[in-house]
Amino acid sequence: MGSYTISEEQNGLLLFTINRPEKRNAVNYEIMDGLEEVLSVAANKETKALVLTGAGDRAFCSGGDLSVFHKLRTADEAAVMLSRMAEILTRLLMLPIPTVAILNGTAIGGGCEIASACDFRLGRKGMQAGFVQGNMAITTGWGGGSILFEKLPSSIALKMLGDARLYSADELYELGFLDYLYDGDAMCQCISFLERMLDKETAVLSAYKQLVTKKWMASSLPERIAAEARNCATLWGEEVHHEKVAQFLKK
Ligand SMILES: CC[C@H](C(=O)O)C(=O)SCCNC(=O)CCNC(=O)[C@H](O)C(C)(C)COP(=O)(O)OP(=O)(O)OC[C@H]1O[C@@H](n2cnc3c(N)ncnc32)[C@H](O)[C@@H]1OP(=O)(O)O
Repeated sequence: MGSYTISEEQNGLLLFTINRPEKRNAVNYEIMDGLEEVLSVAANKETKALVLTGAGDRAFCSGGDLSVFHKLRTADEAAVMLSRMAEILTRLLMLPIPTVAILNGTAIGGGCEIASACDFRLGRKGMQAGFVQGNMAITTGWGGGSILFEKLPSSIALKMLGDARLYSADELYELGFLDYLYDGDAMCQCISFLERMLDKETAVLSAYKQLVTKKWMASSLPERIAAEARNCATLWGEEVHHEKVAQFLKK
């Protein structure tokens, strides 16, 4: 089995699963390939909604794969990876169909950024999530900060990003980051959450989604996401960031 799976589910749902539970579903280049693939499939087939989740019950996604990306030493080297993922999250954000992140477990750093790019976030009771990039002396670098400021009140978004701490599922729901808390069968709960939307014509859902994507385009959100990646790359190249990553890898 590869690092990800793509499956067509009932009700016209397309399901992308990060399948690296042994690495807490950390994102590597293969996962980026998979996300690019599923976004192309979702844009071209009769897909009613795209759902992202992680394999196993420990993590949705633990962000960038530090054992791979710590090899990126300079700002220029980091910018290539960060910009590619920022482009992927921009495509995910702008997809003209509903998108859902099923947070089956912990979401850390870039994992929270991926979840932010989805229209809805369903959190398993007991999960935790945190934009911990600040603890690694960098910012979000895949667009998650710019997107969070679009989706949450700026005071809440800035507190979550600046505190760089883990939040409980209940806290995340109270803050408005999670749209629904579930336990039991994740896909069953996801279909129940989407049920009334899924019986609408695709054209209706697409038209509603375009009301918000046009707003984001008008406010140059894609360009702001690209600038976020470039700014993160500058911080990435600093020695303090490399020391923080080395500490994690040594543990
Ligand atoms: C722009 C995005 C940005 C970037 O790309 O740099 C980021 O995403 S920065 C944030 C990067 N992510 C992290 O800092 C998370 C690091 N991981 C953890 O904090 C924990 O692993 C946690 C909370 C996700 C899960 O903790 P738990 O105790 O359940 O598991 P372990 O820590 O024992 O980890 C199990 C196993 O997975 C490996 N692992 C976990 N996360 C990553 C990761 N992000 N990259 C690479 N590998 C990861 C960990 O090393 C263990 O491997 P093992 O071979 O068993 O030692």
